[in-house]
Amino acid sequence: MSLLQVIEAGFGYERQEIFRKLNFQVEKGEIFCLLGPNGCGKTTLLDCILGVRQLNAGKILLNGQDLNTFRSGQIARYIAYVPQSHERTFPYTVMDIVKMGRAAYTGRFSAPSKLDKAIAREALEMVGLFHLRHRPYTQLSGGEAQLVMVARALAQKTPMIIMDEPTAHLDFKHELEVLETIVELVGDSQISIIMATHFPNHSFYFENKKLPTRVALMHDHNFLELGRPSEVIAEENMKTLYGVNTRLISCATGERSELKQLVPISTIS
Ligand SMILES: Nc1ncnc2c1ncn2[C@@H]1O[C@H](COP(=O)(O)OP(=O)(O)OP(=O)(O)O)[C@@H](O)[C@H]1O
Repeated sequence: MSLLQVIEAGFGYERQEIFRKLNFQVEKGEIFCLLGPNGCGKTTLLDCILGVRQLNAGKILLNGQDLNTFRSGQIARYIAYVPQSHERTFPYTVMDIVKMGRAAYTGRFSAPSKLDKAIAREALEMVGLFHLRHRPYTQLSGGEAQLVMVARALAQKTPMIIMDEPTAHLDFKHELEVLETIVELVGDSQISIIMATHFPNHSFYFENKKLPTRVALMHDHNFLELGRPSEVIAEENMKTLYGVNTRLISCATGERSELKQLVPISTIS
């Protein structure tokens, strides 16, 4: 049984249809990348999977159970969420924010146990920010704050993590660190990741690490294609999806290891 099954799913806002008759599933230990231009509906689809928005048609099964039958808060035991951006209104410490990932188990107003604290500590260590644990979250840079969101999701200890453009604010090194953390998680713990991203090369990175990776190209209210990165991230598809001319190149990263990369050349007017 797949961890997540999306069946004939449709959603629209009052004046705009976003997607219709979407079908896909996500397996345990798989990375599922969602690619598509601004406004095509990636965040909306993620919101439907998180139970934040209700489908207009079709259904979503989480661990075989219809998402509509989950009690409030129960989804948080299966899916953790790393948002695109996070309002930083209150000066909670970094450690407090990460401990909030444990709320699915402790209840929102109960004190975290010793185990919860240890899990939060381990999550912060994994993203390399343990040294910032006492800092107010409001004082972090955009990139540091994003990594804290990743740590909070890790602390939630769910079989699936949904990430909405997790590297959006990150510098060159931190971007790679998030990708490495994902590789570690999927490889060691068999966590499943659904990730909306604007970077087709991220999926090549995961494929190069030999992780089960699939990419869905969101276009025209459905998927233009769904498959392995090397099958789907093709120059012709990038023209249709983004209106951009690209070249696919490949560079050696070691003996018998090649990393494919998509290079943008020009926009199509
Ligand atoms: N609450 C809302 N009410 C009405 N329309 C909305 C709402 N939220 C988003 N939209 C519209 O739905 C469309 C899809 O938005 P969504 O945020 O899902 O796209 P996206 O693919 O995640 O975009 P981006 O890559 O820019 O983050 C957009 O046209 C957006 O303006």
